[in-house]
Amino acid sequence: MTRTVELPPSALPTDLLDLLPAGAEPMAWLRRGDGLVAWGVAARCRTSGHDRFADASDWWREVAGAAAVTDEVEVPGTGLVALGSFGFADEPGDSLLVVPEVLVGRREGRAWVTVTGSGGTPALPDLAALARRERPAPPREVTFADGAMSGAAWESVVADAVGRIGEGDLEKVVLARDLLATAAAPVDVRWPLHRLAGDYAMCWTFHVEGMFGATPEMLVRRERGLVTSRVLAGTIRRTGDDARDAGLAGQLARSSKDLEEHEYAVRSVAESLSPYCSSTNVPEVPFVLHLPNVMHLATDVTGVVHDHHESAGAAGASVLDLAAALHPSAAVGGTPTKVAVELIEEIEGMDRGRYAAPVGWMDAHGDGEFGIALRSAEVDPADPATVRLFAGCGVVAGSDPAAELAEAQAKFLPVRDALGPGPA
Ligand SMILES: C=C(O[C@H]1C=CC=C(C(=O)O)[C@@H]1O)C(=O)O
Repeated sequence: MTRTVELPPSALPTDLLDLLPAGAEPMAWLRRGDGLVAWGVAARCRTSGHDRFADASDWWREVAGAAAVTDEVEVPGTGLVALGSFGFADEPGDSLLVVPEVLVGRREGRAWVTVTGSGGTPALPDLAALARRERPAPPREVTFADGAMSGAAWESVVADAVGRIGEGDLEKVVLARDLLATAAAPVDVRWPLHRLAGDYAMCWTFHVEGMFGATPEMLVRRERGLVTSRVLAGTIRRTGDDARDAGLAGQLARSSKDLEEHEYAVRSVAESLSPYCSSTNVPEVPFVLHLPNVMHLATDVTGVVHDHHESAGAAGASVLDLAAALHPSAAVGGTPTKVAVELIEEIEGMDRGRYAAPVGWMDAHGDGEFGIALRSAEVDPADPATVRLFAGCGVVAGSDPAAELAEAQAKFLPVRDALGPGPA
C-alpha cells in the first residue's frame, strides 16, 4: 500500500537532507533545494548483466501494476516511486531499483510525503522531529591515494587511445580513473551530500546505496511524455578569476577539438532518442555551462515520446527505457559506441561499477529523471571508511594526455572537497 499526502511547504526544512536518518538506507535526488529524499526499503530489485535495464523495467511494471496507491498530489514524483542506480558495463553491471518506505518531495512550491508498507495504511513519519536531529559529522583524517593507476600510468593509457584514434579505429573514447579516499572511521554519506548540494546546487546531488555525487549531466528526463536530455562534452577548467574565466568560456565555445567532441555526444543522444520520440529538437549551437570547478559545452535535446512503442507498451517508452537506450552516450563511452566500450574494457584497467551510468528515479507513469553518475564516488560496502572516487575525460585525436589528466583532477574536486571538513 502506497500513500502520498500533500504537506504545507513550511512543514519541510530548507535543506531536505536534514530529514535523512542515519543508518536507514538514505537516498537522495536534489537540485536547487527541490527534489526527493527517501529512506527505508519497502521493495528492492537487483539486476546485473546485459539485460539489467530490461529486467529492472519488467520488475517495475509488475510492482506498479500490483500496487494499491492513493495519491492526493499527482505530479511527477508522487505515488509509487523507485530510486535506482545502474552498472556502467554489461559485466558485472550490478544495478538496483529501490522503493523507499518513506519519500519526501518538494517541487515548485509543492511538498509531499509518500509512505509505502505492506498491510494496512502506513503511518506518516514525524518530519518535524526528524529535522531537529543533529547534522552528521565530517569524515575524519581523510587521505587520498591512486586507485587502479597512477596519474603517469593513466597518461600513457590516454596516449595509447590517441594512437588508436589516429589509426582510424574510432573517433572518441572517454577514459576514466579512480582515487581511493580512506577515513579514520566509516563515512556518513549524509556529510558529503550536504556539501555537494550546497556547493553544486545547479547539479543533481544523488545517493543510492553508497553511490553518491553531484552530476551536471541529465541523461534523460521524462515529464508527461516530454523528454529532455542535457548533453555535456567539451570541458575547460576554471581559474577562479571571473574575467579570465569569461575569456576561457569564449575559447571553449570556439575550440574545434571540444566542438568536435561535443558534436559526437549530441549526435549519439539524438540518434538514440529518435526511435522513441515523434519529434526531436537539437539546437545547432551549444551553450557554455558554468560550474564552480569547470565549464562545459552543453546542449539540451528535447522530444515528445510516441504514444506507442513496440518494446514499451501503451504508455510509450518510460524514462528507464529511454535511459537504457541512451546508455552509454558518447559523453561517457565514445564513438562508435561499441568500439569505444571495448577499448575502455581493454585499456582503462578498472571496473567502473556504477560510475558514468544512469542514476535517478521513476514513477508508476514512467516519468522521472536519470542523470549520469559523474563527479561521483562509491562508499565501499565492505569497508565504509573507504570511498572510491571517479573522473574521466573525452579523448579525441587532438587530446594531450597531460591536459586530460589535469581535467580529470578538476573533475575529482567536487567529491574530494565534499569529504573534507567545512561548512555543512
Ligand atoms: C566523464 C566525465 O565527464 C564527461 C561529461 C562532461 C564532459 C566530459 C568531457 O569534456 O570530457 C566528459 O565526457 C566525468 O566527469 O567523469
